[in-house]
Amino acid sequence: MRSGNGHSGWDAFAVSSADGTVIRGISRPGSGETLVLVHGVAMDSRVWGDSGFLDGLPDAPVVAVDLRGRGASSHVGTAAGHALDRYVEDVRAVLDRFGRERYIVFGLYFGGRIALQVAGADTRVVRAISFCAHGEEVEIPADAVEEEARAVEGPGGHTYLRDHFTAKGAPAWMVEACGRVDGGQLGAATRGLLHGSHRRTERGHPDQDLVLITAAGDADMATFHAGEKRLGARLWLVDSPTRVQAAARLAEVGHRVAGLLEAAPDSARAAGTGAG
Ligand SMILES: COC(=O)C[C@@H](NC(=O)[C@@H](NC(=O)[C@@H](/N=C1/NCC(=O)N2CC[C@@H](C)[C@H]2C(=O)N[C@@H](CCSC)C(=O)N[C@H]1C(C)(C)C)C(C)(C)C)[C@@H](C)c1ccccc1)c1nccs1
Repeated sequence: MRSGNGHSGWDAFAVSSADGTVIRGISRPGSGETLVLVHGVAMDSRVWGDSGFLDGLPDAPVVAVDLRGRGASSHVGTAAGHALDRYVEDVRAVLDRFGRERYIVFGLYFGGRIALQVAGADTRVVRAISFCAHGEEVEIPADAVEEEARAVEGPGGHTYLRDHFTAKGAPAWMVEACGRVDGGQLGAATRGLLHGSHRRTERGHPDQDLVLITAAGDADMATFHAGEKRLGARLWLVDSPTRVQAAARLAEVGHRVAGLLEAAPDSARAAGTGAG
């Protein structure tokens, strides 16, 4: 995804979110509907190339966002500044910047929850795909999250995350991504999960295609089935014992998403072929 001057065929962009935070990322032209990619908490926009997800989507126009506090985007020091509604504003500012009428938003882990929330708020999102995060209400234990925030923001924060994800069988690209996130931003983003991330997501438009993806062995499969029913979402399973280990299946998921785009009705495709 990056070579030579840092981007091979990719352009950097910067937009101001609703609260003035500068959101950056990279985009590449293509044909068909524009795919907007939203990473998880301890990640940045590099994960899409590193994970092999993009290998299956050589022709699609892609916009890969760095959420606030991650990648090249501006840092925000407060937990309130990392509320779910702020992330939704970040992504919608990016949708405004590229000016398409229709978008597909694909999110990874907490980024998937953000993708579902954006779909609920913005009818330009014709398809939202959430990798390993459902849209149901969750009980977020403030004490456990505060403890995790302390662990990730401290001097040993990167080691804590790397050791924990490695122990859970996460692939190298996901373990490495943790080391690229500023510790203070990891802490703020973790505490930010207490600002509205517990709420369930709602369908934004009857014609939206909502897709939930999780591991075939996910212990919490019932909640994903609940999402299928409540949201009228489709459920894709990847052959993995857990959500964390499912990260190793992203290349395969990229190919499957490509199939979804090819299957798009011609009218949709025609509507989607923007300048790229
Ligand atoms: C079962 O959990 C897993 O399957 C791992 C999986 N998590 C999740 O799917 C979701 N989360 C959780 O289920 C839980 N939430 C946590 N804390 C919030 C949280 O997620 N993080 C804070 C730090 C940040 C790195 C991120 C995280 O990754 N921490 C992991 C631990 C791995 S390293 C330390 C992590 O789950 N911890 C838990 C503790 C309670 C143990 C602290 C609750 C409380 C929401 C149920 C996550 C997508 C989400 C969903 C909805 C709202 C908020 C967040 C992964 N996500 C990314 C990669 S794998």
